[in-house]
Amino acid sequence: MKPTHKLLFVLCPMLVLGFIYYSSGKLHLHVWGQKPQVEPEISVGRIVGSVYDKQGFLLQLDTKLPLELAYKYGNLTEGVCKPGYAAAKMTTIYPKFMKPAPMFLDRNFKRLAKVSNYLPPFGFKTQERIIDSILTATKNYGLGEELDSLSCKRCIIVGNGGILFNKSLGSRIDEYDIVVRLNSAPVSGYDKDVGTKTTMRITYPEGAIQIPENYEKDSLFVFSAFKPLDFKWFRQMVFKEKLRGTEGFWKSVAHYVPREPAEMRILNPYFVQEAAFQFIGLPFNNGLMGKGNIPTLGTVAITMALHNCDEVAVAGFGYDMNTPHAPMHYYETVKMSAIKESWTHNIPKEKEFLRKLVKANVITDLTNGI
Ligand SMILES: CC(=O)N[C@H]1[C@H]([C@H](O)[C@H](O)CO)O[C@](OP(=O)(O)OC[C@H]2O[C@@H](n3ccc(N)nc3=O)[C@H](O)[C@@H]2O)(C(=O)O)C[C@@H]1O
Ligand SMILES: CC(=O)N[C@@H]1[C@@H](O)[C@H](O[C@@H]2O[C@H](CO)[C@H](O)[C@H](O)[C@H]2O)[C@@H](CO)O[C@H]1O
Repeated sequence: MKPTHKLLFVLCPMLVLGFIYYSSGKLHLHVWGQKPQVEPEISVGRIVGSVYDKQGFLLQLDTKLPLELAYKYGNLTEGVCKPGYAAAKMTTIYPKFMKPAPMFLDRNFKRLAKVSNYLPPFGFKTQERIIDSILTATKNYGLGEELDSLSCKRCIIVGNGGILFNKSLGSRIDEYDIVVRLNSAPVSGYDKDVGTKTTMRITYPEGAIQIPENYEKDSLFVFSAFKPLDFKWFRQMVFKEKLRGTEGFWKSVAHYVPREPAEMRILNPYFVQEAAFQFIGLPFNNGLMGKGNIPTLGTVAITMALHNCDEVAVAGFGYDMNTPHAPMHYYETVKMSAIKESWTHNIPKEKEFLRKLVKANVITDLTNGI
């Protein structure tokens, strides 16, 4: 072969590959139906960066399904659970989304690289031994056989917002496979509005129900840790030990949790980390809990559901600063304005994130408060 032929032989495939690479970038933008926008101050990447915001979410959100998802889900009957739907929609608006992240810590928790180097609430560093001993007692690390084996899971996160009151959504909430409740939100006496089913209740020492009789039967007690002391408290609850000293808590805490160890779980702290730093964009503060860098528990629960449920709905969400005198919760008279005192949360920024999920139909908001 002549040297010029050799050169052509090498150059041609390179040109073809170059062309494919270039046009696939173009094609990608067309498939999502986006017109590239020039937003230099919020651009993050080189080619596609200009259509994403600082957090990495698509700037132009709409409810339309991209072509390949329309093909996958378009023919399913209305109301049938769509496998992988929430994660697929999330990926279209937030391409960095990586689905695998277990709900709860299990015996292999030390292999969870993203959380092993952060202190609570963003990880479990320094708490490995106590977690090991707790997990030895709980022995169960999933939702239970029946729910774990479902091929498609529809989840609802019931927030504690006053907006739930008198909406008669109880029976709709009960239709979900997994009903997540938070802190000490009551069920009994409020069934008409909030339903009767509780798959799990996620909470921390100061948020947990304090009257043992108020715990519903057949639900998982899911512990979310915010500080090292919380792990000590949880170990005492799991082992049914007498609570020694309540110093260090910011409010009175439960002394007894009427659940068997097999019904207790530790929430993967990755959801606090991801919600705070990736999704909402709260201050990193060297990876430590600080002013305004804690997502509310409801947003942590939604983050967990995006990774572990096929469809995600919410109800009872919304801090509305325009109605400061409206009740903050569906079960008590504390006013909405009380949330302004919070130094841990950034409600406006968190709302911005939740709005993106609702706008793009990643989650369905039954009470339209987001
Ligand atoms: C004074 C205070 O710290 N209040 C916090 C209380 C308090 O700790 C517990 O009730 C226990 O006493 O807990 C919080 O949350 P709380 O227990 O009120 O509510 C659970 C979740 O529902 C969503 N929510 C609630 C009310 C409302 N009007 N709109 C909403 O969207 C939120 O996502 C919320 O997380 C918490 O842990 O996040 C958030 C609150 O900021
Ligand atoms: C280190 C510590 O205990 N800090 C407390 C915060 O956790 C607590 O915030 C509260 O922290 C909770 C977790 O422990 C929840 O995130 C809750 O939404 C949030 O309001 C505030 C309440 O005013 O008091 C501080 O002393």
